[in-house]
Amino acid sequence: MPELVFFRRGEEVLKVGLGLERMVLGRGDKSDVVIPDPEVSRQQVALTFDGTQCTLEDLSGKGTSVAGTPMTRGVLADGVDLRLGQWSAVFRLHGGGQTEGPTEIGSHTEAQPRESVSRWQPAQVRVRQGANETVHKLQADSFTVGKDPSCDLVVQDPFISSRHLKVVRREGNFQVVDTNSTNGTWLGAVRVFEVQVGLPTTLRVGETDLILEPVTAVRREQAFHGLIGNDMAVRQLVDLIQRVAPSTAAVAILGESGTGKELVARALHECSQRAGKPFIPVNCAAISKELIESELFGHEKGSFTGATNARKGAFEEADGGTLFLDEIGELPLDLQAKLLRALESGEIKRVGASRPMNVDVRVVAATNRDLLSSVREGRFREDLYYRLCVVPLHLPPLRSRRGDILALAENFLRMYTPRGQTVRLSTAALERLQQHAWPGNIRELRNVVHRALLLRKGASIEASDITFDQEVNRETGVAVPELPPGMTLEQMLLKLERQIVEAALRRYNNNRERVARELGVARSTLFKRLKEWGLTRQEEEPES
Ligand SMILES: Nc1ncnc2c1ncn2[C@@H]1O[C@H](COP(=O)(O)OP(=O)(O)OP(=O)(O)O)[C@@H](O)[C@H]1O
Repeated sequence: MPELVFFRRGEEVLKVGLGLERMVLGRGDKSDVVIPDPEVSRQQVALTFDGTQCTLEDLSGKGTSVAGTPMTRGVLADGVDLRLGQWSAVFRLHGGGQTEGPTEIGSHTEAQPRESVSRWQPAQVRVRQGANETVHKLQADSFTVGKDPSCDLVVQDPFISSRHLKVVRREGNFQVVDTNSTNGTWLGAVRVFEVQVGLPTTLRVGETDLILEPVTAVRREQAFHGLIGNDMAVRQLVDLIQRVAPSTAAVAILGESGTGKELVARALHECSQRAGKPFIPVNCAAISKELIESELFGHEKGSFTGATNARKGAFEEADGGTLFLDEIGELPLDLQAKLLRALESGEIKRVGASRPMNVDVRVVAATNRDLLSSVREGRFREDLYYRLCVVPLHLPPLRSRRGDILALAENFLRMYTPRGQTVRLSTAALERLQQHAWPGNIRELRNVVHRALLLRKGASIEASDITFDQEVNRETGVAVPELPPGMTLEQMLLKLERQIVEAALRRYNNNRERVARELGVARSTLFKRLKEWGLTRQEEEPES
């Protein structure tokens, strides 16, 4: 069955099976797949699979970008890229979708329960988002799932509705009822509205897998809340998480990008009394300075241009639970003062509000920067540093825990291998993985394994199937980019030179003298280059 696989920032986030019915993708909530993006039309595109080929029909009137070119109507080639606003999707003619069950989308889909379980068999839901997993034991005979904090299982996912679905234990099976969700509840490639399932069953909602399974299910790998690793540093980390999670101590997670900081923050949340309450991640580096205060504390209607409605901030959303502030070192100084006040008083104030409100939130901060040197440079408040970093958790980079590479790679292999297939890593491929410097850490390993899986020709991944995000020169530790097709070495060197200079200009706030000094070039050479690139300021131009 064909499928459309959505990627965001290179990561696979959503897989949609294309059945024999016409499927409409668009921003509007009448679409079969809703894409939350203002650049996408309400009804952007329709895809129809006739059993052999899939035809695209643009509904936006502007064409839909296929392989970089706008298409109005045509047959989709296997592996072609579609661009939908900021989302990209790959069309696969032979997806790894489900082979059992009906392929059409219906208003009431009956899937045969695989196996009845005794009414009292304890069950659990494993919530999988990418490589992150959390487990929730079922305490009652029914539970609701959605984004809204009032749901029994709160799942943060942009494609999930406030109240998305309900699961009721019924005569040894489970009845899954989609509660009018926008993007649907999926059983393999089938959109289900009301269905009886046995255990284990995987439901797909938005970017999330909900795996209903007996509590006795043996985990395939000995992972602590999804954290795989047997290295001494990882074992100590797990021990520390278990000890500090139930306390109220402020925990800061320190480690390079891609080492698993968010996974550790989730594990802390799950091991604390706050499990079952919201876990809200906020990446301070990804939000513009203007919006970050409202993102964190919310705003009142009309408090600034564009604030057409009042909105809750992350603190309010995390009430009772945990707020994970990633890249805390990027928080502007004025916001650092407000954050400190919130931590000390337990009170926050929406932008434009006259009164503060109380919230009960555990803040877990993370950074890949050396925060203490930011404190010394005056870019991070010392009092906030000591407030947040009572217990620092250090995450080791992957290059210093090479013994875990095999277990991690096999975990990602299992995760991405299409159902029903077995793929293994050849010895030569594993050796190649062992020798790499892993500047992107575990996230890079995950991407490398995923890519190798798509590139392999047989049932085994060979060394030649492995391509790294960036090849790193061992002597200099610098990432070596590949020459893009059609570009000469000279053009590439010029491009890199310009990128290095521009980055230095940004870093040193356009101070030309400092840039020339740091880069070890004469000021006249720097000026000549800037002039060639049209980057000189007006006052630097010679008078004519
Ligand atoms: N020990 C681990 N076991 C299994 N998977 C892991 C482990 N550590 C990280 N991962 C996976 O690697 C990916 C990157 O992890 P995560 O997003 O938590 O890193 P991060 O340190 O928060 O990165 P950044 O600083 O860029 O936000 C995720 O898919 C995560 O699930």
